[in-house]
Amino acid sequence: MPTTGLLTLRRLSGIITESLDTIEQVYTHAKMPLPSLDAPFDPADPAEAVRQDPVVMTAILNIMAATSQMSATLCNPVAAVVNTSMAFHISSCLRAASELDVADILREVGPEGLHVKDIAAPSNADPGLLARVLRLLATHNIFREVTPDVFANNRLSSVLDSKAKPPGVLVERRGERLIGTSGVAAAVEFFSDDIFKSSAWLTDTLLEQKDGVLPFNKAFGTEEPVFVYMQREENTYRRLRLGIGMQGMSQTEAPDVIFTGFDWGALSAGSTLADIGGGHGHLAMSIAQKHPNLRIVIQDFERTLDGAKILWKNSFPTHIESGMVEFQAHDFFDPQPLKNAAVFMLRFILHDWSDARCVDILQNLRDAAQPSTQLVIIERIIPFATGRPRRPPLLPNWGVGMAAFYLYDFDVHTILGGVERTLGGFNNILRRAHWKLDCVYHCVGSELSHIVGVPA
Ligand SMILES: C[S@@+](CC[C@H](N)C(=O)[O-])C[C@H]1O[C@@H](n2cnc3c(N)ncnc32)[C@H](O)[C@@H]1O
Repeated sequence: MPTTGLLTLRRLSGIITESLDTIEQVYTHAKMPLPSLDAPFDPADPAEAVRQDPVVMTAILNIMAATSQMSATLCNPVAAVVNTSMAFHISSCLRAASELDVADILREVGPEGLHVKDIAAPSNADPGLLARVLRLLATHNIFREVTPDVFANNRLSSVLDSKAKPPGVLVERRGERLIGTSGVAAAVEFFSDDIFKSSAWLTDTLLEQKDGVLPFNKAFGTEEPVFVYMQREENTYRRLRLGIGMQGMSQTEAPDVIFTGFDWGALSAGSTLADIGGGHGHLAMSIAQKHPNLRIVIQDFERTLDGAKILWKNSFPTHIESGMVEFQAHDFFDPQPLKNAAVFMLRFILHDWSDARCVDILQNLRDAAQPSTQLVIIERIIPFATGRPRRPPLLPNWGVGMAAFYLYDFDVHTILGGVERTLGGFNNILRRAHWKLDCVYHCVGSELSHIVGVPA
């Protein structure tokens, strides 16, 4: 007679087998092989699109949740918790590998790999230490140690490859190394540098609460809010990295996911889409490339807009030449100057701020809105970790399968005092700023939802 613990493990094992069967059926039907962990990731490979099939995505979530629950049940609990307390070394090593451009260097050599002495040479890094960095990462399936001290890219490590410039250029002109890249390395370096350093102070600020003092302020020895600090001349590289990193975060999702929610095509020709706190305006650019008759206004701080101008000049110059995009320096806590917007779009803005500050932002937009203006908020809607599991005995929120929701919650807390919200949380701030929640699109293939508001 199996014990309850074993019964649970058997049920988890059943979920894994059933989910694998589902994945196999979908790939077989599509006549595509499942991409290998040993080969570099190629977003253009049609087999990658199969992973976006909702049936496959659910099966993957089931497997991620079930395998981590199995490990947690079976492993030495003391070792598991102690190891987790050292997980920050993975972030440190990831940043080191990214900043030393290891994935770019390994691109050319293919599956044979390269000895760590040659990987370390362009940056003059200590090969012995770099081997230990890469070995820790390889142990977590990022890079592959082919033979002792010889490393190759694999599916996970290859996403750090800028694919933009040869490695020599990356080392010699560090200030420019992220320009023109997919932004994934920029995102990884922002998280494992700015956010990681801030996060180390979480407990200190919990134990000794002071108004306006966030983990970020302790870590960087400044009283300024992060976005003010980022505008300083000496923080040009950090600011550029954040802007490019925001673009990189889009790579965690299917390329066309922005078109699976709000219907941008329903806006009439010549309508103005205002990207509020738009950063480099990469998302507005994707929308305008598909709907070039839309007029785009990107609002952000002047210095952040410098990065936007580089991106648009390089990637979509015709919209600049035709005067269909405007880069407007504007602080969203000031009255909104744009009175004719069809849409105010806010992506990754409200989660940066407290409820009171969000109400100020939304009220400024409401004061400038026409009766027909729509508000499109693009963010994660955070699920509670309780409730009835969709697949018992899995955790109700799919555990590690949904980890990003709870990780980003701490990103925004540690540097900004922000918070990821439930749908009720969004409804509350909208109501207080005299907007009415009109509808919500949960985009297929995306963790982000489009929350649409109209003037109340
Ligand atoms: C998390 S980023 C999101 C950028 C962009 N919406 C995206 O999704 O990639 C937040 C943006 O808000 C901008 N921002 C912060 N405070 C602002 C303010 N008071 N007025 C205008 N923009 C601001 C930052 O410069 C940054 O570009």
